[in-house]
Amino acid sequence: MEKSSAEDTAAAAPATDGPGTASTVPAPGPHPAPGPDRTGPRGAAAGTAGPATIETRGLSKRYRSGQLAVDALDLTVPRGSVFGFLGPNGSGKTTTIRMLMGLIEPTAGKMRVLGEPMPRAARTVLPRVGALIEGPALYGFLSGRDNLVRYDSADPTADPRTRSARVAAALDRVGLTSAAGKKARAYSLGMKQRLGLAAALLQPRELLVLDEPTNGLDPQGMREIRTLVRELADDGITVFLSSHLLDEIEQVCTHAAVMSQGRLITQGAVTELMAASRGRLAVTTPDPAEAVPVLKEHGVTDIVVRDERITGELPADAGAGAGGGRGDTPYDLADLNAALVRAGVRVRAFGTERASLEDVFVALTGEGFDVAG
Ligand SMILES: Nc1ncnc2c1ncn2[C@@H]1O[C@H](COP(=O)(O)OP(=O)(O)OP(=O)(O)O)[C@@H](O)[C@H]1O
Repeated sequence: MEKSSAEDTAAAAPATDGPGTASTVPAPGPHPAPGPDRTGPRGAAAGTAGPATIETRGLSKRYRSGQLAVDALDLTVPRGSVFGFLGPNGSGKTTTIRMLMGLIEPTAGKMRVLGEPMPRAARTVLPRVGALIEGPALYGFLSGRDNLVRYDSADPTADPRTRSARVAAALDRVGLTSAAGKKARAYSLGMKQRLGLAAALLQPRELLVLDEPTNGLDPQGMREIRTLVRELADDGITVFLSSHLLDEIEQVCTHAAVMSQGRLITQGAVTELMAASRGRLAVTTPDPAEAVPVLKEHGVTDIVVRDERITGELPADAGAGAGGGRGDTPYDLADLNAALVRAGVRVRAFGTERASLEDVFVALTGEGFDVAG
């Protein structure tokens, strides 16, 4: 990625920034003195009530090159959500994350993180936020444990007397206890990501910001990160993760926003986004010629016949019924099926094709989706 322009100089890379390309928990300036709230129970209870964890209004970024990377973004990340920030490469996700973390200045607009204005409140907000942006910065010649000790030592608010307990707890949290003594260079990519997460979790956090956390991981590594994200969310941490993988968003996120070319296309609960794209009707029958008029009579449109398989759009204003078998298809499919049978159509299979978030994305943007990587 070619994002290290002069505009990134505000990046306040932590003193711990090692040979990697990323920074973990980049808090500009000194941390505040530890308050009682930092040693208390982790975060707030999960739930989407109360003020949003992240809120932006008209947030925009134009790079000096003239590129408008983020265009008037109004984003609302509910507290307690696992929020997927979705969009193809170059759609402005990383730029948005960098603005939220105070790494680069917006050109216009406002943003609040944990209820506080950013970047003004960065010094009090960022210690409550764990971030993993573009992979963890690790020293390969140090063990996993010693990498964490290094991170912890660089935090002026971290009490050295409780360091080893904190490091052990973080290793345990990400399932790396038994591999803690191994050199980080011997870790798989997934283990390195988990170690990066452990570094972000050395202190109690209310928000975790993860930029493409599963990028480049094999399926097993992806599963591990997803499981971990779910566990963290169960603990009440709001997780904001960017991804260009639609599957990932469907599997792990409660809420999502879709970006395209710097603009927000849609945002909301994943179930609502999916409901916006209803499944197509799919009928398998050896009598397609007889079936098509019946389907038309029942308001099915955009009918496509391929051999014995017929698909079509169900009517938008169809009344609620019990036959659909899917909560998001309020159409009484049982009646339609019965009508086909009454008309002498032999039905082999009948149902709706499951709409995916990818269908939603394509429907919203008219774009394909880069699913490579
Ligand atoms: N430092 C920079 N200087 C100039 N243009 C940039 C810079 N960083 C990103 N861009 C451009 O801004 C646009 C948005 O990029 P951004 O990295 O935010 O997107 P993204 O959705 O995170 O994509 P990716 O998944 O590739 O990281 C792209 O056109 C990119 O080329």
